[in-house]
Formats: sequence, C-alpha cells, structure tokens
Amino acid sequence: MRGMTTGPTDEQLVQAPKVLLHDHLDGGLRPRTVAELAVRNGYARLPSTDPEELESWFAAAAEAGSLEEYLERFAHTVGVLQTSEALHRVAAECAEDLAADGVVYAEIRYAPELSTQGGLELDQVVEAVLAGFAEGANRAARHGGRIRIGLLLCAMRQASRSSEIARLAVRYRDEGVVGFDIAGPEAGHPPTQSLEAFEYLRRENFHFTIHAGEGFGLPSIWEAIQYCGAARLGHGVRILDDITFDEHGTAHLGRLASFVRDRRIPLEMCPRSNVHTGTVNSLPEHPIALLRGLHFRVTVNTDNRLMSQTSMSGEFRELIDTFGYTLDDLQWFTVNAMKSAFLPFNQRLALINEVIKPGYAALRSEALFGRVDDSVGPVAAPSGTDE
Ligand SMILES: O=c1[nH]cnc2c1ncn2[C@H]1C[C@H](O)[C@@H](CO)O1
Ligand SMILES: [Zn+2]
Repeated sequence: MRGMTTGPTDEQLVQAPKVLLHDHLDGGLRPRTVAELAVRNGYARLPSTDPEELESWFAAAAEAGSLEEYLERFAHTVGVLQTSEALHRVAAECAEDLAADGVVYAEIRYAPELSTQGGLELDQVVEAVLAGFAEGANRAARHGGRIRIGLLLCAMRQASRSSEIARLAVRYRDEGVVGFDIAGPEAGHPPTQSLEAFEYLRRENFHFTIHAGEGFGLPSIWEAIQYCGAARLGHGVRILDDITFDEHGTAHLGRLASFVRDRRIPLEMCPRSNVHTGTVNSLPEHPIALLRGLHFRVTVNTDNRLMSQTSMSGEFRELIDTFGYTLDDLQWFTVNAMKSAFLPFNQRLALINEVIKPGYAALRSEALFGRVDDSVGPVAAPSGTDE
C-alpha cells in the first residue's frame, strides 16, 4: 500500500500473483532431479551426485563474472536432458515449482537442439516439454496452485539453426509454443545472423523476443529491434548506454532509448542473473530502478533459478530491500509483464483484471486491516502510516 512503512512479508510475496516471461528450462532444475537423472541415464560427468553439493556447485555460477563463463554450467543440466522422460519430468517440476511460488503465468524457454545428443528428434523434445508442463500445471492445480504456462523455443546463436527452430516453433504454435528467441553468447553473434528466421516469423505473424543488451551493447539492441523486429528484449540492460545525465541529474534519452520507451518495448530484466554474468556490478547499481522511474516497460524475471539461486518472490524481495519497492510497484511490474506476454489480448486482459489486480488488492487490504495472528488476535497496522 502506498505510504505503508512496512513492506510485504515473504509469505505475501509468494501469495502475490506473479508473471514470468524470461526463465530457461535448463536453468531451473531441482538439484536432486539433476542428480537422479544423471544416475538413471548414466551421465557420469556431474561434479557431484550429492544434491546439496550440486546446488552449491551450480550456485558458484554467481561468481562467473562473464556471460560465457556463466553459460558453462549448462553443460550438465543439458547433459541430463537427453530423454523424453527427463524432459517431461523437468518441465512438470518447473510448472509445480513456479505455481508454488505464486507464478500465475509463465513463458519458459528452451533450445530443443540441445536435447538431440541421445537421438531424440526436435519434435520429440518439444512434445515432451509441453506434456510435462500440462502434467505439472495439473498437479499444481490439485494443490490449489493455478498456473498458465507456455513454451518459447530458443535457437542457440552459435549453432546457426535458427531458421529450422523458427519453423519448429510455428508448427507447434497451437500446441503451447507461444514464441521464439535466440540465446547463448551474444558478443560475436549479432541478431542479424538469424535475420532469415526473424523475417520468416514476421511473415507468419508469430511472436519473438531476442536476448540483447546483456553480453553486448547498443548495436545488439538496435539490430534486434530495427532489423529483426523483436517484440521484446531479453535483458536489454545496456539500453542504459543511450541515456545521459546532465549536471542536474536529469536523464536524456538518445534515439534508440527513446524508441524503446515510445514503442513500449518490454525489457525482460533479470536482476540477479545480471549481477552473476557481470552485466552489472551489483544490485544497487542495476538500472531497473532508473528505467522504472523513466517509465520504460520494465518486467522482472528470474532467467535461471538454479544457477542464480532465485525465484520470482526472491527477485521481488531483493528489489524491495534494495529500492524500497511496495506492493504497488510489484503490481506495476506484474501488469507490465502480463501486458507483454505472447498470449491473445483478451486472455492477457482477463488475467490482469480477474487474477492480478484482485490478488494485489487482497494483499493491500490485508495490510490495511493488519494481519491476523491466531494466538494474539489481529495485529494492528503500525501507527504513522497514513498517506
Ligand atoms: O542470460 C542468458 N543469456 C544468454 N543465453 C542464456 C542465458 N541464460 C541461459 N542461456 C542459454 C543457456 C541455455 O542452455 C540456453 C537455452 O535455455 O540459453
Ligand atoms: Zn536468458
């Protein structure tokens, strides 16, 4: 509630409806699942098969300091994702974990070309993931969780298979694939290397986002938008390079930054991941607060829950602690994300009006009346919090 001195509790952050647009399937496995799949499928290259040790090993990605080093950890999650059963299980657990964290709508991305080392066809990869999502969402619903979940297909920038993956995405557009993306090392692999794929997708009226402005700067963002036609930007952090400040601290937007803001191009920001890849030095230095203040269409995302040891409620917690955000800000980020989703307009609107806004209103009214503690009766809201 605007003006409240107390912020939302961790429990309220989980209860708050959240929308996640940028999260990699192979970056969010449960450590125990990685270990079990490795044993079951004879994958012998894991650094450990003890779930706790594995969790710490993946978490060391936090010290990577560069996108390239951060990405090295994925060899092992991809290593255990080479069968339909493994993909199905991991996708189902992903849906369950997100629902348990209060995510009501998610677009999860994966590069199917990474799961063909054991003989799977691309179609089988996509089908296993989609079936896993459906199963996980159903299991979550049985425990009171509600989640809509779609798949974005990534092509890996270094692999030159983007046109093939774009065609795959369009073929599965009515089965749960909601969009396309390119991922992997950004420097040396500009978006225009995949121009043919993006032109095809545009002719098909299909949706796509592009990882840009994370491991490389403005030229990557410019190509993603002006050559390729990206509807959203994965990260987009370096748009900051096109903003200058005068001696009064007033921000001035360059032409590209203005275009991004004027066109309401969503920025899929992933604060914790950006610190881990060295894209920004620390969370307080992250441009999310500045860009939110300048009314860019900012969204909050996790990127890789395992490698960056995060969750949507965890990202929100850190933003609150760092920038003093309130429930109003969290609702703003969430509505921004829902507006930006690759879902039909009427469904986006329904989720905003029937799920997100009522969810935040309920939390605000809880803050207004004080939380009920069964042992001592209602806890009064702290004094001096009137607007
Ligand atoms: O933040 C990222 N930037 C670029 N590529 C990424 C990032 N996080 C994960 N990936 C890559 C590694 C995965 O294997 C791939 C598909 O999910 O996408
Ligand atoms: Zn990413």
